[in-house]
Amino acid sequence: MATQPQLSPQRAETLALRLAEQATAALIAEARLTPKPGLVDGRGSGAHQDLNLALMERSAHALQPTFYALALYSWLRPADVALRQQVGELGRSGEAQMMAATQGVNTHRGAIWALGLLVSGAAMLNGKATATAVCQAAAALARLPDERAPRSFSKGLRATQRYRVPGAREEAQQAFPHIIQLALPQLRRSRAAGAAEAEARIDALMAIMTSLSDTCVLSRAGLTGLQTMQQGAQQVLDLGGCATAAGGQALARLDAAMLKLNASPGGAADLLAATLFLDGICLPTD
Ligand SMILES: CC(C)(COP(=O)(O)OP(=O)(O)OC[C@H]1O[C@@H](n2cnc3c(N)ncnc32)[C@H](O)[C@@H]1O)[C@@H](O)C(=O)NCCC(=O)NCCS
Ligand SMILES: Nc1ncnc2c1ncn2[C@@H]1O[C@H](COP(=O)(O)OP(=O)(O)OP(=O)(O)O)[C@@H](O)[C@H]1O
Repeated sequence: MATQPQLSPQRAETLALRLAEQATAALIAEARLTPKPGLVDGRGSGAHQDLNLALMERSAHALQPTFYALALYSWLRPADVALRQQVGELGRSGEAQMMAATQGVNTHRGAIWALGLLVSGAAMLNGKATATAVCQAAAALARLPDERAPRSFSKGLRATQRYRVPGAREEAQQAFPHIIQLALPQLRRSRAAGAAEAEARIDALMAIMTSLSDTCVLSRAGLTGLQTMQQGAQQVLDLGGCATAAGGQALARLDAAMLKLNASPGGAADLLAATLFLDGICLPTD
C-alpha cells in the first residue's frame, strides 16, 4: 500500500520543531542586533528600565514550547474559528509563560502575537510557502473572532483609539504590510548593495520605522516621538543606509533623540523579528 510521508504525524513534529527553533532564534537575533535606537541591544537596556538582553533571551527560550504547540495544532488546518480560538488560548498561555520566566516583565507580548500567528500560518501551509502566503494565512486567522479573549485594557489599544492609528492587531489583519512591502525588500536591497548582514538587518528595522504607528512609541512619547522615529529612520535610509558613514551618523543621532524622548520602538522590533523568521523559513520567490 502506498504511504503518504508528507501527511505523517512525524512530518508535523519535525516541522513544528523547525518552526519553533527558528522563531526563538529570530527573537534572539533581534534582541542581540546592535545598535538599535531606543531598544534593548548588545549595548544595554535602551529606553527601558525593566528590560535587559539576558531577560530578553530568557524570555525567547521560554517561548519555544509555545511556538512548537502553535505549529503542531495549526498543521494543515484551514483558517476557521476553531483554530483561531485554539491559537488564542496558546498565545495567552505563552504570555503567562513569558511572565513567569521574567518575573512579571513584558518582554515579548507584541512578538508573541506577530510570530505566533506567523508560525501558525507557516504550519497551515505545511512549511512550504512564500512570505506573502504565510502572512496571508496568518491574517486570515487574525481577522477571525476569538470569543474567549478577555476584554482587557491595554496601552496599545488606548494609543490606537487616542491617535486613531492602526496597531498590532491591524498590522496582522492587513497581512503584515510593514514586513512584506518594507522590511523584506530593504533587507534584500541592502544585502545586494554589499552591506554586512547586521547592517542589512538594521536597515530593515529602519524601513519598518519610517512608517509604523508603533503604539509603544506613542504610549511613551506621543506624536513627537512617532515623528522623530519615522523621520530619523527615513534619513538613515536616504543617506544610503547604516553601512555608509553619513547613514551611520544619522542612526547615532536617531538613537540619541529616541533616548532623550524615552521612546522605544518595540512594535518595530517585533516586526523585525518576524521578518527574520520569514526570511529564514520561506520559499524565496517573492
Ligand atoms: C494583540 C496583542 C498584541 C495586544 O495588542 P494591544 O495593542 O491591545 O496591546 P499591548 O499594548 O499589550 O501590546 C502591543 C504590542 O504590539 C507591538 N506593536 C505596537 N505597535 C504595533 C504596530 N503598529 N504593529 C505591530 N505591532 C505593534 C508592541 O510590541 C506592543 O507592545 C496581543 O497581546 C493579544 O491580544 N493577544 C491575544 C492572544 C492571541 O490571540 N494570540 C494569538 C496569536 S499567538
Ligand atoms: N529589543 C527590544 N527592546 C525592547 N522592546 C522590544 C524589543 N523587542 C521587542 N520588543 C517589544 O516591545 C514590547 C515592550 O514594550 P514596553 O516596555 O513599552 O511594554 P510595557 O511593559 O507595556 O510598557 P512600559 O515599559 O512603558 O510600562 C514588548 O511587547 C516586545 O514585544
